[in-house]
Amino acid sequence: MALKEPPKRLQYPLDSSSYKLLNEIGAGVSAVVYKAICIPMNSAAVAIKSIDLDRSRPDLDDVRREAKTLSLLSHPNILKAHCSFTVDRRLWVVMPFMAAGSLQSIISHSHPNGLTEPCIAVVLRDTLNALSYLHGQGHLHRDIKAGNILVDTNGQVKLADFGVSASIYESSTCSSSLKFTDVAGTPYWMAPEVIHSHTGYSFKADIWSFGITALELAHGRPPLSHLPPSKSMMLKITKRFRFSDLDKYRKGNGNKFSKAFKDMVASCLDQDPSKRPTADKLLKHPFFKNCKGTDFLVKNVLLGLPSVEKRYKESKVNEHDDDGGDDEDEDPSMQVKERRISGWNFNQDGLELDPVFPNDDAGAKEGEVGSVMRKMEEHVNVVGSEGGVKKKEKMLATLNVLKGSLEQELLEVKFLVNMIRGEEESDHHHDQTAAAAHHDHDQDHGEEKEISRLRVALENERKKNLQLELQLHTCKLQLSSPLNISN
Ligand SMILES: Nc1ncnc2c1ncn2[C@@H]1O[C@H](COP(=O)(O)OP(=O)(O)OP(=O)(O)O)[C@@H](O)[C@H]1O
Repeated sequence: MALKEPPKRLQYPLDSSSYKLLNEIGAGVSAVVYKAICIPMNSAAVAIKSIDLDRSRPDLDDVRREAKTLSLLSHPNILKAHCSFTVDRRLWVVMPFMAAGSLQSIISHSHPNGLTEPCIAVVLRDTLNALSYLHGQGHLHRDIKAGNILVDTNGQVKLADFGVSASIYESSTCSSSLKFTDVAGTPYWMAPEVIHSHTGYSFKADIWSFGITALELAHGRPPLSHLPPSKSMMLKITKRFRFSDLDKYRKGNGNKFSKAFKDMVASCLDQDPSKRPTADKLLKHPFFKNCKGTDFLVKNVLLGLPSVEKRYKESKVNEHDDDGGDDEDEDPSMQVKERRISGWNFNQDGLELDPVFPNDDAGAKEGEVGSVMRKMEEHVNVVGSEGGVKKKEKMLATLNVLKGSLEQELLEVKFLVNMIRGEEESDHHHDQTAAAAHHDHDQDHGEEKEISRLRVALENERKKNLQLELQLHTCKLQLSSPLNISN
C-alpha cells in the first residue's frame, strides 16, 4: 500500500508584489503591522509586520537563527509566521491574520478597566499551554504581555512575537548554568532578575511576565504603566517612583477578584524565581479548574467588537487628542514626592505591586555613581548582545572614559574637602602673622579658582551623563521592538 504524502505546507511568496497592503492595524517601536492580502493565495487575508531594520537589530544572522528556531516550533497556541523576506531596509514578516487583534488592543478599546475573571482564565490558560510547550522545547519567550497574545474571531488564542525569544541551549548570552544575562523584553513586564541581569535569569522570568500580564488583563494596564514611556528603563523601573502615581494606579478594586486568582498571580510574582511555579504546574492551579471554552470568549468579549483596523484607527485619533498631556514633562513640584525604590512586592489583597524602599535592600546602599555604572553596564549587555559586538565595544569605551573621569572627579573632590578642612584649622591661627594672612589670601584665590574649575568639570560630567542616558534610551527603544520571525 502506497504511503500517503504528508500535506504540503503552503509556500507563501517571498516578494512584496504578491501582497496588497490594506490597512495599518498596529505599530510598535520600530515596526508597523498591516492587514494585507496575498494575491496568488486567493487573496487570503494575512498580517504583515514590517520591521525597520535600521531601528531594530541589524544583525541578520540573528534573524536567520530565530527564523530557523521558530520553524521547528509547532503548537496550536503559538502563532507561526508564513514567511519573511526583506524589502529594502525593512523585514516583512507575513503571518496569519488574527482578526480580533491582540488582547491589549481589545482591552484598551472595550475593557479599559479589565476583563472578568472567567475571560481572563480562558486566555491565560491558552497562553500557559503555549508557554509550557515553549519551555519544554528549551525556549524562553521573554516578552509575554497582552500585546503579544493574539485572538481570532473564533476565540482562538495564540502567543506571538518571538522577536526577543531565545533558546536556552543556543544563546551566546547564556551562561553554563543555563541562565541569560542580557536585558530583553518590555520594561513593565520584566522580572526583577532580568532588570538586575547580572544575577542571570531563566524560564521563571517568563512566569513573572505572565503574572504581570494577568494584572494587565485584570486592571486594564500593567502596574507602573503610568510612568512616562519616554523615560529610560532604569528610571522607569528601579530608580524613582511617584507617590501621586501610586495613588492614581490604586483603584482599590482588588476585592472584586477571587482568592484563587490572587493566589495564582502572587505565586508568579514571587521575588525569588525558584519559588515561582513552572508553566505546567500553573496549569494545574485551582484558578484554571472550571475554565470555560473559547466560545465563552466569543460571547463575552468578541461579539460586537469593532474590527482591529477600526480600533487601531480610533486609537490613533485618541492618541492625537491626548497630545500635550502631562506625562512627558515632569511637574517640578512632583519631584519632592519622588523616592528611590529598589523593587516591589506583590500585595495580594489589593492585587497590586507595592514599592520596596532602599532601606530594605542592601544593594541600595551602593553609591549613586556605582549604581549608575552598574545599570549602564547592564545596558551595555543589552546593546552588546542585541546590537552586535561593535556597538558593545563602542559603548564600553564610552563607559570606561566616563568611569575614568568620575574616578578623577572623586580624587578632586577629596582633595577639595581636605583643602577646606585645612582651611578651617588654619582659621585658628589666622591672625598670627601678616605673612600668613598674605599667604591665605593667595590660597583663597587659588581655592576659588579650583572650585570654579571643578564646577565646570561637574557640569560637563552631568552633560555627558545626560547624553549617555539618551544613548541608552535610544538603544532601549531599538531593543524593545519586536523582532524577526519566519518559518
Ligand atoms: N497577526 C496579527 N493579526 C492581527 N493583528 C495583529 C497581528 N499582529 C499584530 N497585530 C496587531 O498589531 C498590534 C501591534 O503589533 P506589534 O507586534 O507591533 O505590537 P506590540 O507587541 O504591542 O508592540 P511591541 O512588540 O513593539 O511592544 C497588535 O497589538 C495587534 O493588535
